[in-house]
Amino acid sequence: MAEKKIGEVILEVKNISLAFGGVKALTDISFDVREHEIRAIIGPNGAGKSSMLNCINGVYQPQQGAISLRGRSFERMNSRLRLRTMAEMGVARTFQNLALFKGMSVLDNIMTGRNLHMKRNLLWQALRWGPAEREENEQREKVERIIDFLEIQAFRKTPVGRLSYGLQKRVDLGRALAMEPQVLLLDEPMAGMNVEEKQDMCRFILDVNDEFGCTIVLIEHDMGVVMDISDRVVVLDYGKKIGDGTPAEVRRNDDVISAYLGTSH
Ligand SMILES: Nc1ncnc2c1ncn2[C@@H]1O[C@H](COP(=O)(O)OP(=O)(O)OP(=O)(O)O)[C@@H](O)[C@H]1O
Repeated sequence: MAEKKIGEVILEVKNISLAFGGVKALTDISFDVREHEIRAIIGPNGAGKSSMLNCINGVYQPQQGAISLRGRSFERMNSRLRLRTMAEMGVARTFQNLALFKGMSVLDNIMTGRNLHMKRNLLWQALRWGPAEREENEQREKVERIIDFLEIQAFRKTPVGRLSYGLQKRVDLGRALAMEPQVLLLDEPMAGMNVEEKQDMCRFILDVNDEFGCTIVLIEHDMGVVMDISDRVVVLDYGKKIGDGTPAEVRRNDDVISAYLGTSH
């Protein structure tokens, strides 16, 4: 296999602190993400992983620190503008508690990820006429390619609510891919899956990274599954960074070992 090319820093997290009332969710967290790498953020329950992802994504505004994407910082923007700018700059995410439309088909759910790329307004789309029809056909072709890539052709017309949890997670990944992201944020992509489903998801994450060229930031509390696929790993515990490095470096970090031995994971 050709050696992977890791590029320049694309995302920078600098001295982030976030508190909810008296609860310190994150304290002075800094790390960076390089183009084309798979960067995992791991840690036991309550370590601050989701809070960190929500800061990166623009959902939460940290009280201190700054996050920049390709050198652009977001702290002066209100949350709506921040979320929109992030999406326009190619950041997409999946959700731990799936945010899919259960009654809609796999195809239509993945189509929702194309909205940002649709030029015609809703009226044109509703009429499905002329340029709007052409555009919808083009968008559908892109979605069909994602469906093929994720090997879910057999379920394209199936309402998502009828699929197994593992397949629903795959559809959620498809919806995020439909946004043509440069940076893909994955929120516990393997949570609730059996061993076989986890292996499939690992393979898809590696392929997305390789074939779509996406930079991937993923959070997970199961240390084992991410170690094999990540280029570098940040470890959080009680809102603090206790480790940062390659999987091999993190594995022999004493603080990381004791944080994990001290929990049920
Ligand atoms: N919206 C919120 N309001 C109040 N406290 C919160 C909120 N979100 C998170 N917290 C607290 O912040 C801390 C970090 O939580 P967070 O969900 O980020 O951790 P996590 O590592 O993602 O945990 P898990 O693996 O269980 O999902 C916890 O003490 C949590 O109770």
